Amino acid sequence: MTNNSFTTEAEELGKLRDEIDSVDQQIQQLVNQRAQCAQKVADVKEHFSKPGESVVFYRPEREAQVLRRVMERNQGPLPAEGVARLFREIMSQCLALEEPMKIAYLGPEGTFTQQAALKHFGHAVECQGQGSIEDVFREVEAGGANFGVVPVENSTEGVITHTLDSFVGSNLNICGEVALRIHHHFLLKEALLKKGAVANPTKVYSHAQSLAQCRQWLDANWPGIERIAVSSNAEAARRAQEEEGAAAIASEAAAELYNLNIATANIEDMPDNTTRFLIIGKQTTEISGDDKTSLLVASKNKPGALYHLLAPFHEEGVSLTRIETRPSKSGTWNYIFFIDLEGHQNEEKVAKAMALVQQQCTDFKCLGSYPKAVL
Ligand SMILES: C=C(O[C@@H]1C=C(C(=O)O)C=C[C@H]1O)C(=O)O
Repeated sequence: MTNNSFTTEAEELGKLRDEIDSVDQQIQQLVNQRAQCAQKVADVKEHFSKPGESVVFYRPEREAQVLRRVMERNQGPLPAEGVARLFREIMSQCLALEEPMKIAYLGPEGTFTQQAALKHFGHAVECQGQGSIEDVFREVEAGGANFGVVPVENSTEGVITHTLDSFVGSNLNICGEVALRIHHHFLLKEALLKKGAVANPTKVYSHAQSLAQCRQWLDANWPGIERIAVSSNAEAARRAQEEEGAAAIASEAAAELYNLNIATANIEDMPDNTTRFLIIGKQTTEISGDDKTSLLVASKNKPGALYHLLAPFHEEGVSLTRIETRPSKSGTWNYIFFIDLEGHQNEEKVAKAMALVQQQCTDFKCLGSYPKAVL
């Protein structure tokens, strides 16, 4: 590159690096100033709390607003989402000063649910891997964790029924959602890679959902391989490391954790393969300005039941984003519908539609209103 105003390379770089050092110093000072404000927020919350009342430090609606504003005002050259991710981490550190948070997730370590937990809360939280979706619910209900993270639907494979069913018997609220692009990789031990065709793996471990999301790729590339479903992709990676002749389909995080090689990357059949996760907790969330509400309603199996159930949403102009049907396990709940809608339960038209729906059904539960995923 030529530029007449440049002196020597060393001198130009020296000046720029001095400037970067000075900017870094200011950023650091400002970030700590922000953290002091967050500490004062905690003091104010404590001061005004009623005796015996537990203070709510984490405010998902406020965090969503902060992140949305960061993205709106961003002028570049950094991309808006990249800057929002930095602010996600800054807020995570600030909140940890107010209250160190424990997050239960569907483990073990290295699962996509753990990635979703960190994407949503940032890295200044203590993540606790649980053995099952039910255990995540139990841990949050018992107070061992402040919040839980569970998968709820995948764009290729559909709904995760375990999660929906867990809400039926639980008093927990949905406090947020996270969407994660899911990339699956075909993982092998180094030894298997080196031996090549002779030592081809005879079996592949993965979670049933992931096997399904890579079905066509497996049919085309490893038609004879035995496909074995296990409890998680991390467990699949662990087995591929321990057992002879075994491969795994799992994430990059699992590959790193269990020291496996990515033999083929991004083998998911759908290029936009995305999983949506829910944040569950005991607290309710206020209006953020761009929210969703999830309902669980049950109705008798009679003609036109679903039509009548949904009519109030149409009449009040409330958009539905998803509806899932599950068979009821008890006699009273013949059909259970999980309904996601746009808006917050404290907004007038949503409240009105919900009240009308409640009159139509045999059972009704609002699982929570929460900010739409920002990142
Ligand atoms: C500072 C607050 O508490 C927490 C920390 C936030 C932050 O760092 O911006 C935002 C919301 C809360 O989760 C607050 O309530 O404003």
